[in-house]
Amino acid sequence: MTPLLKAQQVAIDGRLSPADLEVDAGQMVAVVGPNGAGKTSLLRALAGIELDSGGVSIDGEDIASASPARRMHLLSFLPATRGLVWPINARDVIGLGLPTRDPERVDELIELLELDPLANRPVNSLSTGERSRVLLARALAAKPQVLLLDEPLSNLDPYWVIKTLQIVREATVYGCAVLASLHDLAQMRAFDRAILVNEGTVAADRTPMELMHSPELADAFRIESSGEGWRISPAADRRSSR
Ligand SMILES: Nc1ncnc2c1ncn2[C@@H]1O[C@H](COP(=O)(O)OP(=O)(O)OP(=O)(O)O)[C@@H](O)[C@H]1O
Repeated sequence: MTPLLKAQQVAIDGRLSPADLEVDAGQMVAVVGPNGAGKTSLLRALAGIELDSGGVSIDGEDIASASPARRMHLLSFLPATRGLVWPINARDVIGLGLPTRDPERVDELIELLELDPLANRPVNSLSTGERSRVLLARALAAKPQVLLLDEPLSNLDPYWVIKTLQIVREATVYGCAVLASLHDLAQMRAFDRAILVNEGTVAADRTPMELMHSPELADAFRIESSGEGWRISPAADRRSSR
């Protein structure tokens, strides 16, 4: 099977060491790692937002040479920051994810994300979780082949965590590939594959269950499993801050 997303030696100077990555159509990949490890940097490099070297192709198409409209169909990037300062209504923000005006598609997304009561409110008046749903709707709008989601589940209540995972899984049914950074390691279970980023490198690439129980994960996070949960690894206390 030819991978849908192919990244070769993507790097950001001083933050992300050259990384190769291949993701198949229909695959959901979790990206985990400690604070400052390079998860956002990796996603931004894959989106071509910041890329000092290397290249990314989607379905054989180099994203660097795609027009802005074409890029919207190839990929979308959901930023981790939900700080929308524009006094623009939610409906119009969702429309920004489309290369051409398409009110019917915007209505579909408003229904999917249950945004009807919020659609005509300025986004800078919405709660953080509400803004997350508006931004997810914008990211989904053009039905991109690759979704790069930076902390899509942060700020969401349990209903919206489950619902967001369902919506993203449904996107894979039409062949979309998904990479999503997470902080809650338990959420990895909803994914097909999990990548550990540590100190600017891809340190492991496994099934979620394998990664969950790997020494690389425990070492990167300086934690160890304890019954049903996690505790700080005794070795971490002896290490100076890295
Ligand atoms: N614009 C920037 N300029 C310089 N260094 C940056 C910039 N953005 C991030 N960094 C640094 O790059 C490293 C990786 O940051 P990145 O945001 O990719 O980590 P992350 O894994 O997403 O972290 P978190 O879990 O805290 O969101 C960090 O050391 C960070 O301080």
